[in-house]
Amino acid sequence: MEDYKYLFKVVLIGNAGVGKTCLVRRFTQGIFPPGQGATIGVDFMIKTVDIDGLKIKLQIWDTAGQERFRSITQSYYRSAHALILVYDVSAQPTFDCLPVWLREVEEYASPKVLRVLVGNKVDRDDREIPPAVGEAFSRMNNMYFIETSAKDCSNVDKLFQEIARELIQTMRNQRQETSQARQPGTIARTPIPMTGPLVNMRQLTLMAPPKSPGQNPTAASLDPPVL
Ligand SMILES: Nc1nc2c(ncn2[C@@H]2O[C@H](COP(=O)(O)OP(=O)(O)OP(=O)(O)O)[C@@H](O)[C@H]2O)c(=O)[nH]1
Repeated sequence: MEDYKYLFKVVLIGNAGVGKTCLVRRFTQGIFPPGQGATIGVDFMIKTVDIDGLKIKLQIWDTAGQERFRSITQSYYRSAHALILVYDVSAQPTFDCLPVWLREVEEYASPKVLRVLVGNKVDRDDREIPPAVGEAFSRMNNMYFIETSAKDCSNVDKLFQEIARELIQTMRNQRQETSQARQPGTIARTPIPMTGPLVNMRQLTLMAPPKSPGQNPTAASLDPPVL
């Protein structure tokens, strides 16, 4: 049996053609596939990563961006620990659709899911969405934010590793809360189910995240992407 400490489910969503499949394949297989065809329905890949000596298995679900698959793909939101919402920094319409995607997330995903906004294709020289615009959107919607390129590898490993790191931290916080609730003299609270999504959302910005007392250091450890 494969040895791992945690298994986390990560689901990628976003318009057709923004590069979801390429991000997954870059991360899991280290390639940028030539002539990548559109995803039909849902596909998934697995990669085990080492985070500070812990083996973490990431089950990564790549969903089709095309509207006609929407009812299939929505059914995968519910069990996600993290949702990655991808747009293409060189295609304004993919950014304009983000509110529609977020409404779906509100409707179908757990309110505790870790939500990450990704601006992909930063290698292109015809950018239409400045980093600050993506960042402002993520701030307004309480999401992490990072820019990537599946083509030249920028920030791809970092995206998935930091998601794993954040999910581990949330798992630890959850365990701590549960054990504190069991201490004599404390009021027991209903524990959050271990199988469900686990994360309180925090903000990652392109700039250094604001430091406030008690802020989780793992959130701050996501450095700004190099643009
Ligand atoms: N320049 C550049 N092109 C990219 C990048 N990522 C993906 N592409 C290209 O964008 C196109 C679409 O990529 P996919 O990964 O299939 O997009 P998708 O979001 O999975 O699309 P659907 O499966 O239809 O939802 C392909 O032609 C890729 O080669 C990137 O980082 N940079």
